[in-house]
Amino acid sequence: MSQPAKKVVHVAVGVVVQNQCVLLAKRAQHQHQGGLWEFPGGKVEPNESVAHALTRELQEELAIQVENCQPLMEIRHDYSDKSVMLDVWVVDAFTGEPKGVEGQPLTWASAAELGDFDFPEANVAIVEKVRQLLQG
Ligand SMILES: Nc1nc2c([nH]c(=O)n2[C@@H]2O[C@H](COP(=O)(O)OP(=O)(O)OP(=O)(O)O)[C@@H](O)[C@H]2O)c(=O)[nH]1
Ligand SMILES: [Mg+2]
Repeated sequence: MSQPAKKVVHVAVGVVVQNQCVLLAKRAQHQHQGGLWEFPGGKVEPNESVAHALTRELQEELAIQVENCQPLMEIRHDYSDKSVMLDVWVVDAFTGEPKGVEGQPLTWASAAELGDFDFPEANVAIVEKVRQLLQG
């Protein structure tokens, strides 16, 4: 018997770059993939553009205002409990000082430091691309 089609969660993900470092946030234990580090972002709402979702989520989670962003890559990943489509954008200009509005720890990581963090499985290809971006 065929399984019912799984709903794919569309996520706007921000690779926020400054001084050759990228901003990482730690997911709370109770969240999906809790305790792991992520690139800040969140779900795209119906009829919302990805750029708008990214801007809204980074305002909500980090209290920063995106001034410039461009698409980097798209990653489709099936977790055992959930399928996601990560729409990853580079944010290379913003105003405000990032803070963990929801109490989440934040850190800036250089290309050399990226290997020190545990990320969700879907992030492996993103981390590799970000490493190249920071080194370039
Ligand atoms: N923001 C973000 N989400 C990611 C990353 N990698 C990854 O697999 N995800 C997954 O993408 C989904 C969307 O994350 P989210 O931040 O909007 O949502 P959430 O379910 O944690 O909380 P929410 O419903 O309160 O927004 C989660 O299932 C999360 O595990 C990442 O680097 N950044
Ligand atoms: Mg989020």
